[in-house]
Amino acid sequence: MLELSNITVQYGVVKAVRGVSLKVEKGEIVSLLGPNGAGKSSLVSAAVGILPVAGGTIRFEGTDITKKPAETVVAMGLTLTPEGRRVFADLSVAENLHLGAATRKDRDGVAADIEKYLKMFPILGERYHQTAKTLSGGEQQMLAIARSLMSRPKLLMLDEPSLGLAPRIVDRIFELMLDLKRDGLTMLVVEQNATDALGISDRGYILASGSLVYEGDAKAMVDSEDLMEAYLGSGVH
Ligand SMILES: Nc1ncnc2c1ncn2[C@@H]1O[C@H](COP(=O)(O)OP(=O)(O)OP(=O)(O)O)[C@@H](O)[C@H]1O
Repeated sequence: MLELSNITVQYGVVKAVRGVSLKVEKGEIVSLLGPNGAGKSSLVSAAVGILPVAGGTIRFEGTDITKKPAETVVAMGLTLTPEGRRVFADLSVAENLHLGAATRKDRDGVAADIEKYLKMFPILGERYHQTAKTLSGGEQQMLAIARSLMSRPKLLMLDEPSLGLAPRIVDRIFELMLDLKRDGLTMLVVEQNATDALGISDRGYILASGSLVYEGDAKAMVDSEDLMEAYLGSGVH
């Protein structure tokens, strides 16, 4: 479904991602793991057209999207929930959700989706007319995910959805991801929380210093103590 081939991302002379290739097949959850500064956020931002690539190609459902602007990529069904729960703080929950659907023209479909996601995230229904800044961290993360879903992605990328959240909320977010997978959504999840992310994933990739150092079956990765210690020390708990 998504194929990144030999992707390089550069900030001036600094190479953040060095010739990385990865694939996500339809229906999978894939983890993208690695320590701070490994290049994970840069890679997913480049994949959705928020950052330009310095080299390589990105194909989504067979179409070359390497040079397509982010709005086109979203409209095609590839969406990123960025790191840091970026919701529009001064807008209400309702307004944030509607903005997520900005690329859609099907009003009835948008209304039906809002109803669907308020069922999935009941707290957002209770807070529907409150501004996003009055929500707790976990609630804001749920709003960020629900807003991304409003664009009707076929493939959703989530950049560190568990960052800074209490373990109970993290469990809830991973459960929701499994529900979304059952609904047919394909996902790529960037995580520092390696054990939990691999627990819901089919496959995983590990980035270190901008390069891919490992790819494999998620279960085999969790079971490999050497691997987890070598690259993901902070994620083992
Ligand atoms: N806007 C920027 N300008 C210059 N360098 C940047 C910029 N954004 C990221 N970098 C550098 O690129 C490298 C990769 O950063 P990136 O945020 O992609 O890593 P990451 O794996 O997502 O890290 P984290 O888990 O800490 O979010 C780092 O060395 C970082 O300092």
